[in-house]
Amino acid sequence: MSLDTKVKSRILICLFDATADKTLKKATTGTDIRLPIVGTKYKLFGIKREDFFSVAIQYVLDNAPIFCTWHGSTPEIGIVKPEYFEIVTNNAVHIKKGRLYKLLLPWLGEGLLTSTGNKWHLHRRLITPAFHFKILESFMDVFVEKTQTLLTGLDGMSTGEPFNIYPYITECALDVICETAMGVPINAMKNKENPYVKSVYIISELILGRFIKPIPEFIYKHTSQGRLFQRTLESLHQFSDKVIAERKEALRKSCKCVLERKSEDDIFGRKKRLSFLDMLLEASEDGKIISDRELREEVNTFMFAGHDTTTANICWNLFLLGNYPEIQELVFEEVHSILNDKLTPTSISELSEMKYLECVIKETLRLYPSMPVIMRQLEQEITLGEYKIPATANITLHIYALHRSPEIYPNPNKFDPERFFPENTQNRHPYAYVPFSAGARNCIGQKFALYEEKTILSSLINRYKIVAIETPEKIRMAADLVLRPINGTVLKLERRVFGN
Ligand code: HEM
Repeated sequence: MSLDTKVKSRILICLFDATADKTLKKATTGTDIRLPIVGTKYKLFGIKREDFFSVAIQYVLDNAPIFCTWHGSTPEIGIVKPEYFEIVTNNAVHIKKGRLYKLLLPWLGEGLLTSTGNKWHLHRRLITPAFHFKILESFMDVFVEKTQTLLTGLDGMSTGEPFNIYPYITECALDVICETAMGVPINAMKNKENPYVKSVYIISELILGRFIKPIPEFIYKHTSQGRLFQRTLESLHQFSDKVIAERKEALRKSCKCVLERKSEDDIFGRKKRLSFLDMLLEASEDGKIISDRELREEVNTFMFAGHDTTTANICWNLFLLGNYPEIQELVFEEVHSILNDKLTPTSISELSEMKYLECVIKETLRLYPSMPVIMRQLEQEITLGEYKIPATANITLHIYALHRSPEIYPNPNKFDPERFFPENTQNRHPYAYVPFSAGARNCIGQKFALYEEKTILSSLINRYKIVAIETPEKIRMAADLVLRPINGTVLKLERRVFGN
């Protein structure tokens, strides 16, 4: 049978036709029975939260590289193969996000992460310059200042006793993103009771709760959780609206200052650094191009996409380095030779010299990608291998499982930063490593994340010896909004003897 005939015979266009449906299931998921309303998702019912990720990932690995599950009557095609990732992500048509993102809509609205079509195209074009190298360079002093505050807090914990570092890194990442995205210092590290920070925690936790236990909206809004969600949402929106109004006013005044030939260095009472919001305000042309509501959506999107992902990755790095002391020593030697007796790096050129640390970060993102799964809603029929996938399907891109494919990464569970030495990456498929996704909808903040993470990690390694308590074999993970360790990142820190 020619491939073409095979494609036609397994035609997934007819997914709603019972015969073709059976063919698909046989070909892809064996004997899963599909029930009305729940589809095949009943297989996940009753699994405890702490076991959910490992059960789901085993299912994905067993059925790779392509399989079909059903969310109600909607087919969800799971893929775990670089060639399939390329077909889906390297296609300007398939930019619409899948069903998973719906729960984020009340908070993020149609910001860059969740929007589609013309709106996404316009906003991506307007926001891209805000991630220019020069702008990121101007954020370096924020990264350094927040890292120094973090170290001050951690010095008190470097007693050799185990503690969970996750909340410390979360607060630091929140401080970084608030100041760079909104231009507002919220001092999460110093003021643990900050209402905005608390609201971000609460809303993330509530959204997560709904990911795990889907409750229809008309019921949820009458529950105590639903009411808390609504109150928290209002307070987050009020905060963002207030910041936007204040920055607008400041921008208006600063224009006057420039007209009056006051120093540009003094804009907003500090050095020339502009936040993402300031840049968007300039691009918005007084609401003609971007409305206030859209500004809020983008600010909230940065807050969400820019702190949880980096926190998780920094903590996974610390966890792995704490498990592999010889790799940690190599990082320390590199960092120490670049910084000499300095506490933290202070320039992007120093960060760029940290080549081995970069391989460590990349390998950590391979093993523990902050977003282990992403989803697209197809806009047109596509062909993946021998299957035709109908335009009605959702595609689930299993980044975590892809990164652990033994045929791409021999001994895939081993932490080995050398996999990312230039000579070892040459023959790898370009879509075999996609922690930031790929194609037009890749992560706009990836360079920002790398600079922030290198600043924080190099400073921590420079100051402390890290010992992890849990091991990669035993650690339990949850793919909440991001992939995180269920019991936090429990470490021991010992101050290094030299300098500082
Ligand atoms: C280690 C850190 C990070 C990781 C692993 C990561 C990963 C990703 C991934 C996988 C996507 C694609 C999502 C999808 O297709 O549904 C994405 C999109 C996005 N990320 Fe990141 N991200 C990180 C840090 C950041 C930071 C620091 C920011 C902002 C400062 C950011 C802002 C965004 C935005 C706005 C999008 C949507 C882009 C678009 O659709 O045009 N991310 N990120």
